Amino acid sequence: MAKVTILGATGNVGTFAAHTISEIPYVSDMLLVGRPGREHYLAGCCRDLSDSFAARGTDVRLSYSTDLLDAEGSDVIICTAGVPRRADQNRNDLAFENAQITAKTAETIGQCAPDTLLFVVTNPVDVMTAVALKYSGLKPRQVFGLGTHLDSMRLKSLIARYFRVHVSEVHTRIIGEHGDSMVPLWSATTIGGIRISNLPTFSGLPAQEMIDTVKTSGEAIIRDKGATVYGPGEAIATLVRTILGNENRILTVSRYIKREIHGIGDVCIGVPARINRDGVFPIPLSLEEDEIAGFAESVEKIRKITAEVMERLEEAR
Ligand SMILES: NC(=O)c1ccc[n+]([C@@H]2O[C@H](COP(=O)([O-])OP(=O)(O)OC[C@H]3O[C@@H](n4cnc5c(N)ncnc54)[C@H](O)[C@@H]3O)[C@@H](O)[C@H]2O)c1
Ligand SMILES: O=C(O)C[C@H](O)C(=O)O
Repeated sequence: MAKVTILGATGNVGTFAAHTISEIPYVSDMLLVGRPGREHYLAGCCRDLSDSFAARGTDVRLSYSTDLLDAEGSDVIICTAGVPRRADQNRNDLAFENAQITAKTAETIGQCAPDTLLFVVTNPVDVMTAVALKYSGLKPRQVFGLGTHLDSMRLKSLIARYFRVHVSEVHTRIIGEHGDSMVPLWSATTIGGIRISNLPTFSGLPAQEMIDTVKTSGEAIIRDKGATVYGPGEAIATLVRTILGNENRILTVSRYIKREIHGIGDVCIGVPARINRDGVFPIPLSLEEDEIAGFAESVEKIRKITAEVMERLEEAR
């Protein structure tokens, strides 16, 4: 059985993630961590969630704290702490502000929970994963971000609708930045195990329109309802279930890569990875020419932003 800790637990994503994670059968303890001053809100969240556990028949020990040191002994720590963007902002606009929060948090986690897996959700997620890796001092297999998993799910849903098939029949991936330079892997997209390009209706597929929709999904949802919650919350639970169930599923998450993909790397970015109780392990891949070029561009973009953020963090210390 496992202890899961959620940071930023008073926020939109943190609160809903607590609900989705509580459904995972391997979770015995859940700790909600918020900022000092938010004790009443945290207590209210715990009571409300406990009611839902009773109604559902879930047996999870739930507690809250404003002291991150209580995360000691966690198997997985999920970091949703930080500012979200407004609809008129790019995720990268949040980089330095959230890096300061993530660096401080990661340092404490490295000291109090050296064996944990640290799961970063805070945006820009690829850059925050690099910050968390550096400042926690944890091993690369222990630190990962939500990356392009949610983007891959968004594309999967659009493809299922276009081909009028059940969403579970579609396998697809987006790699690279969780942002404008993301790269869809049409070469790795199948329906019912059949490569998508071998299907008769493939020629009419509005591929560019679909990827543009995925790129602007977060922004559109934020404009309409203020925050993306259900998509990220379920995506977070999928990853936690994969870890705690030692499932060895291949999901597309942000992870430090050296040069596993066509020699491109030295950055934290969305890549397919095998995920189990020991952490996250990137899968070496063979891509098509245009996919390699797109990925290389995305890596360069994230490497530059990451380097700038790291430099500013060091200056600010
Ligand atoms: N990677 C993804 O796919 C994805 C999806 C959704 C949201 N996000 C990101 O997750 C983060 C949280 O989003 P949200 O909608 O829940 O935001 P929110 O404003 O509802 O919640 C933010 C949480 O962070 C905490 N927080 C803010 N500043 C802090 C600080 N200085 N120190 C400690 N804690 C602090 C708040 O108290 C709150 O609990 C944002 O950065 C958002 O962009 C990422
Ligand atoms: O778009 C955002 O800012 C939130 C998140 O990254 C998302 O894609 O839902």
